[in-house]
Amino acid sequence: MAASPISSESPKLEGLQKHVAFFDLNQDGVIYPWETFKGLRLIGSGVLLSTALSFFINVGFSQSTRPGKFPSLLFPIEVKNIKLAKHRSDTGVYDTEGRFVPSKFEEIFNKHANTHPNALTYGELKEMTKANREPKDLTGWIFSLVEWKVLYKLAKDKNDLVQKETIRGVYDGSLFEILKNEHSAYKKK
Ligand code: HEM
Ligand SMILES: [Ca+2]
Repeated sequence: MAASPISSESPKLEGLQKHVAFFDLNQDGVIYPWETFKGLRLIGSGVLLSTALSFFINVGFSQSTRPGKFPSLLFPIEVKNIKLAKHRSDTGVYDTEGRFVPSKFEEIFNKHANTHPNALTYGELKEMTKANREPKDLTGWIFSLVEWKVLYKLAKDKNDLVQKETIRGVYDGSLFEILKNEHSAYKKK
């Protein structure tokens, strides 16, 4: 039987692997910077932001996902090892094994959704990243800030809120398929 392809729908993938599977465009288990770039373009990110992010993500995460391997200037990210790219100053919704932790997900809204119970405003998102900031962790905090700011830019609703269901879709990877479909429908108009 042929090996089953890696995709965000595969039940065998843990949460964080599902988060990144969308960007492995040819589904060979490795994400190169040009795949990150193309994936970002597909979900509606502009050329400049996609260029900056693909550099930032692949340079930042490549080596930690390739333990024991010689660094590669092609900056590949290995999907199966993505949990090793976890940084500090995050929400803790992915545990150290990259699994989704429902109670931590709920905690985001219990602690920070002060204006709407099921959504976050820009100010609340910023406040959350500040609250999650750990001492002496500039790098992790910057990664978190960028993750949440980009999410806001690409996925806020018409009232400038990031809905709880949108955030759930970040963690299980389904948001990227939705954004891709929305973006291709928008382009056809
Ligand atoms: C538009 C695209 C993307 C957005 C909006 C995004 C956003 C996010 C958000 C909001 C989190 C949760 C952070 C937290 O729980 O505090 C996250 C986690 C993460 N993302 Fe992304 N992401 C994107 C693409 C990618 C790509 C392409 C990769 C790598 C190939 C990646 C790797 C990670 C990793 C490793 C984490 C875990 C961080 C941790 O828990 O320490 N993301 N991302
Ligand atoms: Ca690939």
